This record gives sequence, structure tokens and C-alpha cells, in this order.
Amino acid sequence: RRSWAEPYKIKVVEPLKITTRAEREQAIAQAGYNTFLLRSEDVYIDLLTDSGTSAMSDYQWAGMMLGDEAYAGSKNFYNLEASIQKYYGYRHIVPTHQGRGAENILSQILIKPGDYIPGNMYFTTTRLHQELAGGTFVDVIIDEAHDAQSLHPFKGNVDLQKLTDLIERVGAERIPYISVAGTVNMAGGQPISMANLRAVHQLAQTYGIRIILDATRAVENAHFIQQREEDYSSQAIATILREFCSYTDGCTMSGKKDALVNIGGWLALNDYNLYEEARNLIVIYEGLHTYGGMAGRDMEAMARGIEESVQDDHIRARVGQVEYLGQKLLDWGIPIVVPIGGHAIYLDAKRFLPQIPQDQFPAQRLAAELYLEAGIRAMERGIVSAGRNKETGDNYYPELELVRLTIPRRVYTQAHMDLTAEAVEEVYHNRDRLRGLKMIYEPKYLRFFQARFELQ
Ligand SMILES: Cc1ncc(COP(=O)(O)O)c(/C=N/[C@@H](Cc2ccccc2)C(=O)O)c1O
Repeated sequence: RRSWAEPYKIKVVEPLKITTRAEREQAIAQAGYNTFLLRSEDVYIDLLTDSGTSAMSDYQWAGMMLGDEAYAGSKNFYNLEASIQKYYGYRHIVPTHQGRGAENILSQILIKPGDYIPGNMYFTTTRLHQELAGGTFVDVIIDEAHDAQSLHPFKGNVDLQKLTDLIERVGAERIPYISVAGTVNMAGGQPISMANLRAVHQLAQTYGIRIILDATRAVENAHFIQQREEDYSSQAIATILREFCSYTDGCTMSGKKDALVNIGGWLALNDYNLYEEARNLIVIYEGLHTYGGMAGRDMEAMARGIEESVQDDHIRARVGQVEYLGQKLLDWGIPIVVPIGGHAIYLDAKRFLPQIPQDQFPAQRLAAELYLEAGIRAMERGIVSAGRNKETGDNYYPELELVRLTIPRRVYTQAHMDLTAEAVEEVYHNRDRLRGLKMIYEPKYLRFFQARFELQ
């Protein structure tokens, strides 16, 4: 079997600074043991997020020079609209500055106080916008998704019984839409199968309930459908993506992931009346309905990024790099979430640091230690990210206590992956000496972004 190599070559590079351990000890202490509060210049390999951190192509950079910065009616908007309609298949497009812009508008037009929004596992910003609009998120994902060691090939699947039970319990009129994410970030970048989405669509239709897709990483989801569902093994990614979206009534999108841009997003809706409401809110929160918080150049870069993102060799290489890192760690016995996800490797901090109880933030501690070891920045995806129950104020105690090593698209080489694996292995080798943290500052919303900690 011939070795695998990236389907691109590198033309522009950004030199990286390599820090000393002493410098990193000072930096992480000043950052309150929160990797979000580190300065980028103090980070060597930045695996915090795949959001907005991908490398653009020459084709996208050329598009930046074609920015039509007219306030209204920019030609780049119409290029973006056409690209989304072509590749995602939705009828009406409302541009937003990023995913949260779309989540804010969607929640305001569809959710009323007392509503319930079922979804395949929570996502932090999505759930918060649902709650701010007076809704309650209800997790209807299959149980296997909460088990880091389950090898279920589609952990993002909806449990149709859980969904039916909720609808029967609260009534379809209290459910403005079903929120489906493909892939599921908090489960480890886990896909939902086409068969399951089709079944959810059929169930939703019998009750007249809409489905809104979080399409942020839907191209990666299409890759797993192509690899793991036999009916799709010979279909192109672009074809799979179109069918996937056709089972939903609209989508929110953070273009900062699959669509290969540093800023951008959209809300897509097939229903004209909903679109009209969303379009009207855009002029309050995002700017005009033909730019939605983006410059013309950003819209052009995203129109072109969408086209590139659905190319089979691009997405195979992208997910292939994640699999390369994950397989190395599995071979060395490092506890990670399986199956390996689409955009990141998730270290299982519960198995990695069993000596640290969850309320002393094991994943937060592990992310800090990986930075100390090698200047590699990862993200906590455990009890800190799970936040507090909005009614009781108590901490959620999620099954999954994870550290996410998130791989930006077209940025790092295999050598960076090798070094990352070696650093993780080194931390694993010395894991017994690690102790917990205590939270000394807790923000009200999405605390993981700005919380500060001290060593126990
Ligand atoms: C499945 C899914 N849906 C919507 C959004 C919002 O999109 P946007 O507003 O960022 O454009 C995101 C953003 N995910 C980023 C950034 C992030 C966001 C919250 C907490 C930690 C990190 C990440 O996973 O790193 C997402 O993953």
C-alpha cells in the first residue's frame, strides 16, 4: 500500500517560536491554567481548535482581492449564496459573521419560552442560545455516544425511542425543531449515519416537526458515511452532502471549520416565511442581509472554500491526518475516544488521570500539562465545558471528561503529528504525579473560555 501524502504543497509559512519549559510554566500560570488564556505567540503547536485556524488556498486568497465592499448587494454575497445552494442544497441563505450569529437568529425566530429542543448531544454555544430564548435542550443521542470506549461507527446517531418519548411527553407543538449535528463535537467528532438521519426525518415528518442541521462539520460527516455505509462507498462526497442536507429544513453553519475560512457563517432555511423573519433580524444583529457581518472578501473566500471542502482528496487527507495521529496514540496504549473522529483526537482524561476526581478538573489539568510538556495547546472538553444546570445551578457531571487535540486544516505536517504523539506519550508516562485544580474565577456564561484555576 503506497504511503499517503497531502494533495497540496506549501507556498507561505509562519515561523513558530519554540519556548523553554520555564517560559511555559510562567505563561500557563499567568493564564490561570486555562489554555484559552494563553497568548498565541507562546504556543508552539496550536491544537486548541479547528475553528478559523485552517490555511486558505491560493484560489481563496485570490478571491480576497476580488472583495466587492459595496454596503448592499455585494457580488461576493451572490457567489456565496450560489455556492451554498449548489453544495448544501438549501433555498434561502442568511449570511452571519460565524456560527453563533446563526444560532442567535435561529433561536430567536423558532424558540419560545417553555419549548424543548431535542438534539444529538449538546454543544456549548448551541445550547446556550436555545436556553437564552427560553428553551430547554434535551439530549436524544444514542447511549454509546457517552461511552469513550464504544466502537459504534455512528455515535452521532439519534435514539429514535428517546426522541419519540420526548414528543409524546411534551407534545409536538412544544418542539420548534430537532437540532441535529453532523459530526457531534462533544462526543469526539462522531458522525450520524445517513440511514439514521433519514429515519429521524421520517419520524419528524409524521409529527410535522422541523429538523435544523448544525452543518459545521457536515463534510467530515459525509466522509464517514462514504467510508462506513456500504450504500455510499462509491458516491462522491459532494453527492453525499447534498442528500444529507436534503433530510433537513435548514442549517446553521460555522464556515470557520469545513469551509476553510478564518471568519464566516450562515443560516440556511427552505421555508420562505422563516427566511423573511431571519433576514429581518440580520439587520439588527449582523449588518445587512447581503453581508451578515462579513467583508465582501470574506464572503468570496468562503464561497471558494466551500467548493474546495467537498473535494474527495481534500477531505480524505484532512480526516486522514487525524486518523494518523489517533492510530499512533492507540498503538501506544494512550486512552482516547474511539472511533477516531473527524476533526480531533480526544484524550480520555478519566482513564488518563484516574487519581483526579472530576470536580478537580482532570481534563483541564491534562490540557495544561500538555502545554507545559511541549508547548502544544489543546482544549478542555469535560466538566468545565459542561457548565451548570440553568435551573439548579449545579455542575453537570458529563460521562465524557476529554482533552481535545484539534487539527486545523492544511496547517501542520506529519512531523508535527509525530511530535504531538511523543509529547502525549511523555505526559502519559509521568501521569501519576499530576494533581487536580481548583477554579478560582468562574464567568457566568460559557465559563470554559475565561475561567481561571490554581493547582490544588
Ligand atoms: C458544532 C459547532 N456548532 C457551532 C459552533 C459555533 O460556531 P462559531 O460561533 O464558533 O463560528 C461551533 C464552534 N466550535 C469551535 C469554537 C468553540 C465554540 C464554543 C466552545 C469552544 C470552542 C470549536 O469547536 O472549537 C461548533 O463546533
